[in-house]
Amino acid sequence: MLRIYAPASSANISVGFDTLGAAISPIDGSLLGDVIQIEDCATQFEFESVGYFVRKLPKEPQKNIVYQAYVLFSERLKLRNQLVKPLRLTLEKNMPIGSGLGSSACSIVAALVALNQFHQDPFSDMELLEMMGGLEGRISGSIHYDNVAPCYMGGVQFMVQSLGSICQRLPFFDNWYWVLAYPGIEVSTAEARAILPKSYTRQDVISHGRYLGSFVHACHTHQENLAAVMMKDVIAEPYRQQLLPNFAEVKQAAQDLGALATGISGSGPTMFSIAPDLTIATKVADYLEKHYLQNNEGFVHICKVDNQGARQLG
Ligand SMILES: Nc1ncnc2c1ncn2[C@@H]1O[C@H](COP(=O)(O)OP(=O)(O)O)[C@@H](O)[C@H]1O
Ligand SMILES: N[C@@H](CCOP(=O)(O)O)C(=O)O
Repeated sequence: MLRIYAPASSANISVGFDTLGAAISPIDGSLLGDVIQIEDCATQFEFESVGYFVRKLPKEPQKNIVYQAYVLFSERLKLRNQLVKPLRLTLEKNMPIGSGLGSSACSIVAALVALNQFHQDPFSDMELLEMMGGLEGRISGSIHYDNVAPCYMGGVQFMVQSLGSICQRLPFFDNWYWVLAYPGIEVSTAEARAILPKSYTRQDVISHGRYLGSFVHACHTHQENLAAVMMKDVIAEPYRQQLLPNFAEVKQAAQDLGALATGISGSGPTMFSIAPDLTIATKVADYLEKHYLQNNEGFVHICKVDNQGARQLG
């Protein structure tokens, strides 16, 4: 029996729509992510979902992305003249759905990593990642790797999607604290993508290029102030902020408390704020707890980048 954990992720990081994402873990050691348990089974396939957020998932097992991951994995294995072993999958659904924390990615990544390990790793990292992106695309309407890549590989990943690599790890600032605030309401990624403009002005395209290029340069040259200043979003935030409760006001307050940068995590409604030290992170977390959460399903976590990504639990 194997238990695989896949961590939450924060996609876009303001400046890299669909091209940047970070795996995230709370500093208190708690697990913010989904777990898949895989074990031998007397029948060919059994699937069960448990955990707090299971009630928000589709009732039909076939609509669960973990079930679909199993079907895709079996088809790909068959193409290699191998058969999937009889197995039982249990999804522990700990991540809220439509949260901007890569909930679907957590399930997809944990499922495919578990299936691959259970069959002695027939697929390479990039083959698995390509399957993960395809499954994510079924949910959000278009393939984007900025949740599955960091969730699987850990760290901050940049989607190069060239020369046989889907993503490459970006050097980052390990001293930064990420304050993540999930308000407890749901925003569908597909809908948050559908409201974005079909085209952008030349000025927006130039600004986006400057921000993203400078940010990546700053990461490589260890200039954290430059990186933070460049975390600006002209692609999604101006259009999506209407989906988040009092976003502009809360963002300003976080900046006033000393946050280096604040933005929408993925497609929202989770917000992230980057703090240079634990004192500021704690102040920002307290503020967001009081002013951003909408109900008792909401939460705030002080996190750091999770450099490990998906992993086997004890
Ligand atoms: N195991 C799963 N985990 C999360 N979402 C799932 C899963 N299986 C199916 N879904 C469906 O996928 C969609 C996920 O929505 P989305 O807005 O992309 O969430 P997130 O941004 O948190 O990944 C929902 O419609 C949900 O019902
Ligand atoms: N780049 C995507 C990321 C969606 O992340 P999620 O955590 O909200 O699924 C987008 O911004 O649409």
